[in-house]
Amino acid sequence: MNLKKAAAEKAVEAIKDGMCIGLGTGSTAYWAIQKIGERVRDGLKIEAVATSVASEELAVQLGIPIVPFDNITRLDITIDGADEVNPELHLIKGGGGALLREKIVAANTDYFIVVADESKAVDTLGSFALPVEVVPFASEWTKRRLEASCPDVQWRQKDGVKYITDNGNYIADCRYGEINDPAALEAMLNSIPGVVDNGLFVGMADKIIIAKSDGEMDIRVK
Ligand SMILES: O=C(CO)[C@H](O)[C@H](O)COP(=O)(O)O
Repeated sequence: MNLKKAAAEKAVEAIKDGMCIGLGTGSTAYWAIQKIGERVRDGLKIEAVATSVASEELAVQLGIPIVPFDNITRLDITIDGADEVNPELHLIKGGGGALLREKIVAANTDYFIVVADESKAVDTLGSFALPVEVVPFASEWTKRRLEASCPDVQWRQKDGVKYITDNGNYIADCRYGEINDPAALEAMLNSIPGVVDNGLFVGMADKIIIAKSDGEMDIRVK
């Protein structure tokens, strides 16, 4: 069974005619976008914005109407994946590099639904390296500031060079180990000059749908 697809398709059931939708990024959000495309072809009337260039391109291919951000003030529902989810519905995101746009979109959404397979459910966040988006200017200085709180900070690489986000920034993957106070760490990281944002999403998810290999769904609501 494809658990990512199952969780994503369950979430898409919440979308109704007339809604403005935020489209997430990654291999789980991919299935949500596919299902939304199918429903649009069947007559669903929605408008959407995307959290990455890749998701926008996919949505356009599938015939999902993409509108400029400035044309709408608020999204009804955003469906996105996560790298880790904890029992308090806090998340680590950004494995796909789209954390900044994902956080902006989630923050401007009335109902933020996270979809995941069971491998993403953890008791404590932090096994997954926390992505931190850093502006290129003086980025080694910013990295040194990150190293003051984190023992293992690595620039994300792609094809042998530094990975560049859709916003033209770098990603520093920060391995903290157990993150016991996600809200404090999120605020501390975002107070470092040069850090644009980080992949901790604290108190943002309204619903998390986790598909399990026994066929059940673990549905967590705020
Ligand atoms: O935050 C993300 C992209 O920036 C993704 O939602 C996250 O990495 C999960 O990806 P996937 O669904 O492929 O496991």
